[in-house]
Amino acid sequence: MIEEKGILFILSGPSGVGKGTVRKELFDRKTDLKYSISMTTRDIRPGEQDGVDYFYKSKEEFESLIKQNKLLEYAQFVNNYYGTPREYVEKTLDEGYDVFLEIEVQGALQVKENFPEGVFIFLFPPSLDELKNRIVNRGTESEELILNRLKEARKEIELMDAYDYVVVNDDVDHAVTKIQSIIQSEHCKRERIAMQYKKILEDDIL
Ligand SMILES: Nc1nc2c(ncn2[C@@H]2O[C@H](COP(=O)(O)OP(=O)(O)O)[C@@H](O)[C@H]2O)c(=O)[nH]1
Ligand SMILES: Nc1ncnc2c1ncn2[C@@H]1O[C@H](COP(=O)(O)OP(=O)(O)O)[C@@H](O)[C@H]1O
Repeated sequence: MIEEKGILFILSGPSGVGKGTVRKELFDRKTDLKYSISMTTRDIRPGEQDGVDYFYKSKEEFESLIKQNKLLEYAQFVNNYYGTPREYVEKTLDEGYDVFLEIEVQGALQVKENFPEGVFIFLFPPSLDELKNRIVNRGTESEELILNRLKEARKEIELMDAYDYVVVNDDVDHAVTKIQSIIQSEHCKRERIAMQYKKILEDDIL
């Protein structure tokens, strides 16, 4: 029998491009995907819940998780750690569910080293000007940080070749629909592999 493992999907892209917004809309639509809740050392924001938005950890707790190799990947972002719990991802994939990560670019590249078979989706801004507008309008960053983010974004965009798909986030609905199509098409690819395997078995019997 062919092993029915789930597929790991990774949504990444520069800060402010809309990863969080697109991910929320994707999960608001009906989906069988399992979202991997990240660990972070950043402060909890009003309206957020521990174990729903993130698992909130102290710096010491997070560093201990790193030492124990409990994270599939981690990165420092604006003076805080963010990381993906290894056990949840591996267990959920083994149970046959698809797992969805929404993480920044450095982390995505680490996942690629461990899970080259993952499906890597790069969320792309309609333009750098629009990226700047989104970061400014979000209102969470100072002028200096915004400039840093934009410099980072240029570097991150150069890493786009490591990804399987690019989705332009011009409109949230369109972007989410494209991501749903990617998910479907990856399942069709897998279906083909399963069929080929079955055919080989039949040939053997004959
Ligand atoms: N590497 C990595 N990045 C993460 C993880 N979880 C969230 N992020 C990214 O961390 C960045 C900051 O997230 P957050 O503090 O929620 O702020 P916001 O998304 O910018 O409002 C975003 O780019 C997230 O995609 C994770 O587990 N690993
Ligand atoms: N397609 C879009 N069109 C216009 N604004 C968007 C779109 N997607 C996201 N935004 C806005 O851009 C800002 C950054 O989005 P966010 O999801 O926080 O980005 P990220 O998680 O990539 O840092 C937010 O204010 C969000 O409402």
